[in-house]
Amino acid sequence: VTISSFSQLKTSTYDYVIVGAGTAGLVLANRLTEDPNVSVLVLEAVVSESIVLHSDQGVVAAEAPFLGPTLTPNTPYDYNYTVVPQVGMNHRTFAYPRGRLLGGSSSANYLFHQYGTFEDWNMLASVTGDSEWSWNNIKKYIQKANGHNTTGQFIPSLHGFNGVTSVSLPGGNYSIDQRVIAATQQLPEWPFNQDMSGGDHSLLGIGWLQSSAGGGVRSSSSTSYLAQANTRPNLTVLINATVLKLVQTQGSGSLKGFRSVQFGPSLGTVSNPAAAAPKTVTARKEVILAAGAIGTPQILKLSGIGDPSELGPLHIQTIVNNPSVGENLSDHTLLPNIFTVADQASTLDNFLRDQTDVNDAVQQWVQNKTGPFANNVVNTFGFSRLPSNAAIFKTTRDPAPGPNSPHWELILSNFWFNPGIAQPATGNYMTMVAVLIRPTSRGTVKLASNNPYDKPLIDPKYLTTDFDVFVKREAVKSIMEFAQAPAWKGYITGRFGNFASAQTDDQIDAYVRSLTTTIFHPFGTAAMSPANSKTGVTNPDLTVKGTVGLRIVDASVVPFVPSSHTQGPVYLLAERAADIIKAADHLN
Ligand SMILES: Cc1cc2nc3c(=O)[nH]c(=O)nc-3n(C[C@H](O)[C@H](O)[C@H](O)COP(=O)(O)OP(=O)(O)OC[C@H]3O[C@@H](n4cnc5c(N)ncnc54)[C@H](O)[C@@H]3O)c2cc1C
Repeated sequence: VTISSFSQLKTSTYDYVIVGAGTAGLVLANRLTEDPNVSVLVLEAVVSESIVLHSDQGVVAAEAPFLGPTLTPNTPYDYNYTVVPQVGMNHRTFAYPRGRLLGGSSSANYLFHQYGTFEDWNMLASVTGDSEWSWNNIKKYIQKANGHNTTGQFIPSLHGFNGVTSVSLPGGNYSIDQRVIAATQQLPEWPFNQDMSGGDHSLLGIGWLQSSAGGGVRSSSSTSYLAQANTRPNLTVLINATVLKLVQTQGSGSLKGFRSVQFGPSLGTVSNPAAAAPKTVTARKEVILAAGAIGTPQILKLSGIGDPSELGPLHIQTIVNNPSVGENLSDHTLLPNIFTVADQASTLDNFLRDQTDVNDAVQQWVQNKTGPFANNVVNTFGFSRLPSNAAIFKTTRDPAPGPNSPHWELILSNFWFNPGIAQPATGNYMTMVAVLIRPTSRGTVKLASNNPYDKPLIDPKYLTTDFDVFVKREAVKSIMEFAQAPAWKGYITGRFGNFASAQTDDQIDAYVRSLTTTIFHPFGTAAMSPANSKTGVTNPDLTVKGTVGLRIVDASVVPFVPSSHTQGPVYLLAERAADIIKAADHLN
């Protein structure tokens, strides 16, 4: 059951207490309560129950795939974080969205669905020393996690059909689609790729997008994993519960126990949440942090698990001295390269400018889940590698996990697609987004104060390595060449804004630094490392180093951002984590 008030809790002790009803948290909530004898409480900060289940009271923008990008930034469905001024980006600061709905970021994301590459998972196995993280072991979880309800341009043997969340191919055509596919026949460096899910299949080349949607409706961890488990008597999801910190409990030898959790009301629900008397619940077996790559290190630090040189000045007593907490933030960045296109081109720009058209499309979607808003914002995208003789490899070792994994991504949009920057009043556009997939820059999440309600200081340190700037520059050049393919003749009329004047390497770099922003994939802030390693935050079984009764299961534990969009990897990670936790429980 999902409840919104502490007073509705029947007890303060559960087998497991999960912090965060997000992407990973709800996978665990579902899997752990498959055993009717196991009780689970999920504490979640969000204040509204909408979209627990598909319902007419739901948030249309969270359910209609096309409207996903309108959910953030700076809305009630976003944590409304910003990054600190970025040294590699002309000291700019900008929005850093995180989903603030049940289902977490799976309810607020852009629905691109992939699994990373087999080389990502094999690298995870190698850096953690746990072969069970290798792709050969992980790929079976696709069958548990995902179900396809569309046939078409993909390879069925690579997918699941009876899993929990829906994945589907484009449900509508965009006017550029056939030109994009034609370009794959004209440019040897951009071959057509028959299945863009990753895993066993190479991501390189261009193909059709697969989205976490079914029947024109978003599939998130709340509409799938929670909806399936919400009526189980052994599962309680308490919303309006902002976790303030973990409380130390009895330990074991040198390991500190953290089986209690303190929480308070969420921001916006009472006038001064920090003044409310905190509540405490306790786990008989484990507390599992699933608050995401920003929330998890924040809670660890507030609980005294971190670097004493950061915690001391904030008057937080260090209980577990671990300087790795909140370090190693690894994220993808997005650069929207905008082209002007022929006046008669049927881009979506005029449609999106016309409020009557937009309202009609909303009505059509509300009535029967069809029409323009039932589809995702793009249909085609691709991935590419630097050539093996690229100059940067003289000074930087290739950070990709293997020769089948990309360095950058190309997303092809049939309109002005520039998250956070309003569309101009006139003109037809096409956007070729360049995403840096294998960054070597690493950032930090730090506390601004010891007040749990204060936003953390997020510093991804974007574009602070030569490699990252090099890849972005080569991506921009490659996109300019892509736009020269015969397929675009008579369609593309020019480059827009600063993109138009970027010619020399220095000009391209300046353009890149002036416009690049996040594509919302923070990872690695509570990274796994081998059990005997002095650095890192969790062991390969996701237990927190130096503690008992505490695990982390979310995007923060993977030490590098995967080579694809990231929700798929989080689902697979959480599925395996559920098996690890069940097996550990069995041994006790
Ligand atoms: C705008 C946006 C677009 C994206 N687009 C895509 C995409 O198209 N494809 C893709 O694959 N990935 C996309 N991603 C990334 C992907 O959604 C995430 O990598 C993934 O969902 C992260 O899962 P998680 O479980 O680690 O965290 P989350 O799903 O964010 O879950 C964290 C949960 O913890 C809760 N929480 C945090 N702090 C507290 C606290 N103190 N107390 C209680 N609860 C707390 C949050 O409310 C949330 O429910 C996007 C993300 C965003 C934000």
